[in-house]
Amino acid sequence: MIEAPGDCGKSRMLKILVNDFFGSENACLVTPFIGGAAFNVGGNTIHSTLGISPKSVAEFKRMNNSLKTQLTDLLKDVKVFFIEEISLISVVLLIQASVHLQILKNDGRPFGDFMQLLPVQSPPVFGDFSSKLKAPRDMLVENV
Ligand SMILES: Nc1ncnc2c1ncn2[C@@H]1O[C@H](COP(=O)(O)OP(=O)(O)OP(=O)(O)O)[C@@H](O)[C@H]1O
Repeated sequence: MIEAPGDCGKSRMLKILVNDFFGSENACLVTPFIGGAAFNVGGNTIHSTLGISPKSVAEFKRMNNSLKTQLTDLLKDVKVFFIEEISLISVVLLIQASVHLQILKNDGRPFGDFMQLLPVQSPPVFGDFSSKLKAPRDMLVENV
């Protein structure tokens, strides 16, 4: 996670990491669904990159169309996935992104550190997975 106050150069550093360090075929830079943010970092939105729509993840898993094939192909060599403006990502979108990545990459492991071990007896920083969000968390186990 790249964490710093505004205007410190985080976006610039991300662009350098994607273009010069990992290479754009191995790294993917996405933004939340705000067009302006996508324009600023020269990335695509997380929705378009991962095919996230109001459809359920179960429906996405069943889908077998050219869009899904195209997304799978685009992500084929991607090893590093950067999300810009993480504060704008809801916990539900983070879980959707994780599940869609698992499907598109054909890899059952949850995406990113937020989906791993949770703090003991206190809520995690990005949403309370343990109580209110039990349903989205269950999606990970049941549908992938
Ligand atoms: N190494 C650098 N040298 C010169 N200018 C830089 C450098 N890094 C960033 N800048 C400039 O500083 C400004 C802020 O950079 P950037 O948008 O990357 O910051 P940020 O931390 O992502 O900001 P925010 O949190 O507000 O999105 C931009 O105008 C950028 O061009």
